[in-house]
Amino acid sequence: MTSRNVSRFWEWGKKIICVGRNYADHAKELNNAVPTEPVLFLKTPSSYLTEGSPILIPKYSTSVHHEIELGVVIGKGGTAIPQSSAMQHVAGYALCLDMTARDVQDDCKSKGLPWTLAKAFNTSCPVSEFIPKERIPDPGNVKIWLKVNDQMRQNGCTSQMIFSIPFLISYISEIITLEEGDLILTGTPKGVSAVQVHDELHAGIDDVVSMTFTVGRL
Ligand SMILES: O=C(O)/C=C/C(=O)CC(=O)C(=O)O
Ligand SMILES: [Mg+2]
Repeated sequence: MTSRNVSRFWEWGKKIICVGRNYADHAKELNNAVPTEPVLFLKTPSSYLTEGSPILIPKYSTSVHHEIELGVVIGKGGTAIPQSSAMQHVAGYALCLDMTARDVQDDCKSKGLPWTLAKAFNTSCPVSEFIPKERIPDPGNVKIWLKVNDQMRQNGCTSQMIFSIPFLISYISEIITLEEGDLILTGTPKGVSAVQVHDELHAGIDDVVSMTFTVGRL
């Protein structure tokens, strides 16, 4: 069997598990209560997008928002992983965008429907290159930022997360077995807003990674 390299995790077709409302300032900007337990939802492997291809606004939305997030790439699978050993299951990280059709999400919320159309459309998960674990020694204190057409829109720090990465790995793996190549999106800080066709989204973690995506429409 040919061995696969987890640094190209987006080609593996594994799970994308997303955490929502994990920053109090973002929960508040959308008038949501600060959660007492993680809010989880999924994206599909066809959501993945790497630099060089555009984010495509789906036909059914007129308000797709950017959400910059730190992604955690799982290197060793497990079920019911204790918090104390959770970081041993991490291979590395990626800077990610949780592109969200906010108008559709609001409609789903008002009808009590799942968020799949809002969160899991093709190209809704742009990712940076893989960041080996050693390059981020303290993932609980990393500044993540996003500019749209050179204007800073999101500028947060993972220290603001309500639920830490070890807690999330432990919590999620109690419910969903984690596998090598899975990605966990850890939630977005405040500053989300709608993107327009031809916008340029530039995001980074200083001295670690940056990425640029343009916006198009289906
Ligand atoms: O409840 C809402 O109105 C919106 C929630 C989200 O989109 C949650 C996230 O994806 C996030 O906080 O990153
Ligand atoms: Mg999000």
